[in-house]
Amino acid sequence: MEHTIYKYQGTGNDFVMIDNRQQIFNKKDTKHVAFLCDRRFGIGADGLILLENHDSLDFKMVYYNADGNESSMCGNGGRCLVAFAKQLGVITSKAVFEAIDGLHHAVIEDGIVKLQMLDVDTIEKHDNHVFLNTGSPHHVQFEEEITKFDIKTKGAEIRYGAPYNEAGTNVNFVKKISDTTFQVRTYERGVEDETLSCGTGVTAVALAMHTLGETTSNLITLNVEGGILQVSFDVENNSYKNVWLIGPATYVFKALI
Ligand SMILES: N[C@@H](CCC[C@H](N)C(=O)O)C(=O)O
Repeated sequence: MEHTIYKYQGTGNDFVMIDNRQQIFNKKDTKHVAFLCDRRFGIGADGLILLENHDSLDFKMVYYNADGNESSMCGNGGRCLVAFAKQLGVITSKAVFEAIDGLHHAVIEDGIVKLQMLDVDTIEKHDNHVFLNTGSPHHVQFEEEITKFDIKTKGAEIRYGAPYNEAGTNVNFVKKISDTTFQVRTYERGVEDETLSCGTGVTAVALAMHTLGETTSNLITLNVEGGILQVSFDVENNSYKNVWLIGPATYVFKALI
């Protein structure tokens, strides 16, 4: 069956978007999702997102990784979906929607989408890394030589290694630039490669850096390969609340496939 697909990107994390309010998309066809995301045989994307109706909220988000499997929360995808909902006329400037990790509030203004992320109250500090869940699981570790580091090889070793094993994790390598700015490169589970940006990843990095005392600011700038994102948050009783991921979400093209 033919679909109208829309392509969006958020700091280079790119997505195929489909308006599935009429339930036209076969959600069980993993191979078709992987084909649409394939950069040589399909459209090419880090993930595919369905916009669906919701009984009481503005819409529902269903997210698949490029490997075709439905996965946990995608922060950049959520921001792009808000821009897509605006393009479809589903929302104007504010949204409340449901994703796999719960309810999200969002605001869109001049192409910048602010997306409220999950509250985080558990952050594991290990000898050489931090692990936390910001809607998706994230391993965070420092890497001074971040520019020439082999993210794909080193990221895959951590993603498939103990304690994560097959279920895996996303892996973020971080370099401190200043008290409020960090450079991040991310290996993404389900893409099984480096992506140019990861929204739940930079959120994890911002909270990890604050927890480790690398910053005292509650507004962090994250330089990623595809641009710049910001994360703001409040800290209450060792818990991170009112966490917002902020950055551009851009329409690329529309096609019939
Ligand atoms: N690109 C995403 C993260 C998507 C989910 C991830 N690949 C996983 O399966 O855990 C983001 O922007 O957060």
